[in-house]
Amino acid sequence: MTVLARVRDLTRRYHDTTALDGVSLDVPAGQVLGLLGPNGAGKSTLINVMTGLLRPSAGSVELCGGDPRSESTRRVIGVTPQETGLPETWRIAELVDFVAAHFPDPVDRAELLDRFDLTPLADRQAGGLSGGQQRRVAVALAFVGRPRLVFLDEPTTGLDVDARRTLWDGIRSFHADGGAVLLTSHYIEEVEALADRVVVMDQGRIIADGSVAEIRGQVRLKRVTLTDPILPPLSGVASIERDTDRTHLLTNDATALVRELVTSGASFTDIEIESASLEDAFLAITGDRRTT
Ligand SMILES: Nc1ncnc2c1ncn2[C@@H]1O[C@H](COP(=O)(O)OP(=O)(O)OP(=O)(O)O)[C@@H](O)[C@H]1O
Repeated sequence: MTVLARVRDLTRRYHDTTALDGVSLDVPAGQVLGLLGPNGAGKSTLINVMTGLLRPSAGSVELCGGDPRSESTRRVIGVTPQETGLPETWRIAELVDFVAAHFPDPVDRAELLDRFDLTPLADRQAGGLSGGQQRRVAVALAFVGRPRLVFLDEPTTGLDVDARRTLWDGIRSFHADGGAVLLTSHYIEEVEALADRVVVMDQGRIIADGSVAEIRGQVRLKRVTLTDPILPPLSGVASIERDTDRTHLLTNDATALVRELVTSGASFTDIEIESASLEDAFLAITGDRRTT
């Protein structure tokens, strides 16, 4: 297995805040790794240190066998930080050509624009595009240099559903060609849709690392959904959520919960039992730590 990014015992402090606290992580070639965690967990700091934008307080980062700050390393990675500013008067085609000029074997401009559904915007000035359109351009630019590894910090924040799906398709086609991606997201369904592996961070540390299925399995939550329930007090319910006409009970033991519902004479219709989503699992993992 070729390791593209090797992070060892990484610590980063801002004055008295420890944003990263001894993080170690390998990103192999060809993997899409989704980084999840609540606000302030350290995700952006990790990306910024890994891509050489910030210096670590302690620990080390190796990208494609080199220093993230060296020019030769920067040619084989692509980065879209959380905040990007495009030069307002530049046309999108000019921007792509400008970025392409920094790489030895860039993607053909028409191919890149097509892959990210940006062809209709090619002659538009960046400053005249909507926030979502600018975001799509900023993400597409990370792929211009045929990188081996791309870092995307919340790539689809602010995008509507169609634009998000178009971006996902672009990321998937890069992955299908063997590219590796490390992405952060607040959209759990984005990580479920794209990632081979999920790393969950909280308070500057990695608290879970596995496949989507493994992260779900780590908490073994089941979601029991009922219509119109009148519920007595129940043991073994981790949380209760209500939407317009359904009530969702999260539990580690669905069999015991259903038995309890039936024997207690609770009133309900239309019961459904399913595995918890990654979001449920993620909340359970971070929540558990907070209460210990
Ligand atoms: N420039 C800075 N100066 C001081 N503290 C900072 C700075 N940047 C980040 N922090 C702190 O470091 C911690 C980690 O922040 P970071 O932005 O890496 O988290 P995050 O997981 O990316 O959050 P979000 O999901 O909100 O983007 C937070 O406590 C944050 O307040």
